[in-house]
Parts: sequence; C-alpha cells; structure tokens
Amino acid sequence: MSLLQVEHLTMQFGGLTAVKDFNLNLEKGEIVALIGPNGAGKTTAFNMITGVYRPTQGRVILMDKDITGLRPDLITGRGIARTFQNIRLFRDLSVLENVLIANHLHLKSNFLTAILKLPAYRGEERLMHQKSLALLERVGLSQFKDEKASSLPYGLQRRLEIARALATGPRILLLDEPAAGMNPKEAADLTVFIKEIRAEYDLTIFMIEHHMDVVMGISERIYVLDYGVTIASGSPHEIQNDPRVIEAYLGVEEDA
Ligand SMILES: Nc1ncnc2c1ncn2[C@@H]1O[C@H](COP(=O)(O)OP(=O)(O)OP(=O)(O)O)[C@@H](O)[C@H]1O
Repeated sequence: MSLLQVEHLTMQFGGLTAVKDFNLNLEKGEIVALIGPNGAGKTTAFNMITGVYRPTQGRVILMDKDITGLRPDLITGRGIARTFQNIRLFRDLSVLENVLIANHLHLKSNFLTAILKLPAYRGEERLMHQKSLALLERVGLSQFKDEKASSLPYGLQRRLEIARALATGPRILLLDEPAAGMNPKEAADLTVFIKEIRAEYDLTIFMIEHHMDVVMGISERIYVLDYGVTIASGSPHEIQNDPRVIEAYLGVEEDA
C-alpha cells in the first residue's frame, strides 16, 4: 500500500485545464520531486493534494482513506504539511511564536479550557513550548528564538517555514520551491537539511523545485509536468535523459 496515492487529479479553471489526469504514488520514506516549466501546474497539484482546491476530478488517498476535498487544516491534521512558494511566516511574531502557533493544531484542550487557562491547557502549553524549543534547536534556529521572523536572513526564513510545518507532526511534507532565491551554498545546505529531517522525523517528502542541483541531488524519483500533463516520471538519470523533458524543460535556460 502506498502512503499517498493520487488518482487522475484534474483541475479546471474556467476553460483552462491547469492539471490533467495527474497520478502519483508516494512510498514511505521517499523523496520525490515535481518539476516543470513555469505555469505547468505544479502548485495547483499541491493545492489539490492539500485541500486548498477541490479537484474537478480525481481522488487523493492517504493510507487507504479518501481525503479528497477535505479542508486544509483537516488534511494537515491527517499528516500532510506543506510550505509555500512565497514564504508565509507571521513576520512580526518571534521565531518561537511562529512555531508555537503551528503547534497549536496539536493541542487537545478545547476552546473553553484554553481561554480559562485551566490546568490541562497550561500543562499542554508548557509541553508545546518545550517541543517548539527542541524543534528550533534541531533546525539550528534556537539562538534566534526571540527575533522577529522577518529579521532572519532569507535562507533561515525558509528553514523556519519548514520547522513550522514539522511542528504539526506530519508524515508527508510538501515543499513548494524550498530553494527559491537561494545561492548555491544555501541550496547545498538545504539539500543536506532535507535529508536529515527525513531520517529524523520519519518523513516522506514531495517537493516542487527549479534548482536542478537540488532536484538531482536529493530525489529518488521525479515527475515532470508540462502544460498540466505528466510528460515523464522516473529516476533522476531517466529524467535527465528523456528527450521530451529536455525539450520541455531542461533545455530551457532557467532564471530561478
Ligand atoms: N486560482 C486560479 N485561477 C485561475 N487560473 C489559475 C489559478 N491557479 C493557477 N492558475 C493557472 O493554472 C496554471 C498552472 O499554474 P501553477 O501555479 O499551478 O503552475 P506552476 O507549475 O506552479 O508554476 P510556477 O513554476 O510558475 O509556480 C497557470 O496557467 C495558472 O495561471
């Protein structure tokens, strides 16, 4: 049984078919990349998997359960977390507060115990605080815990976004262009970091990325979209040598 199975996902916006008949299997522990030229439909595929869009057609099956069209927060609760192409941190909150907010998805206390600050809530809150600090320590951000998120250098803001996603306790992590805007050194560090967190948090990772060094250095399998259609899937070696991919994508100078 695949951890995640995506069957015939299709998304139409009016007359435009942004993604057509997209099929994907993720096995536990894999790192799989989704590549393709700008506008190919990659983010739309993510948005259907994470409940941002309800697909026009098709199904998303997580561990044998159909999660198609569930609300994004419920899908996060089922174990799929994501980051976004454009960093979405609470810019004026501290680094620690950003992780604490994500952690609240896990709090078991209800709203009333929370506003009354009853002991059950306070206990959970203390635990969340400790867990958040441990997570920041793990991702190398603990010395910045009281800084405003917006004051972090770009590469570290991306790392904080990943930490926030990890705080929700995911099985599957979807990363939307995690190396966007990074210099080669930051991108190489990110590659190592992604491999480390996969091992440490027992993750399966599905990522959209334009940096080919990152994609080829990290992915076990790659899917290629072009105009919403999957034109190839396979190992990095197969993809690099696929004439359709070379024509559609790899042959095109990338400006990212
Ligand atoms: N909400 C929407 N309404 C209408 N059209 C949309 C919407 N979202 C995406 N599209 C269109 O769907 C197509 C696929 O867009 P998408 O953002 O998924 O591509 P992408 O592969 O992620 O591109 P990029 O690499 O530039 O991020 C594009 O033509 C885009 O304009």
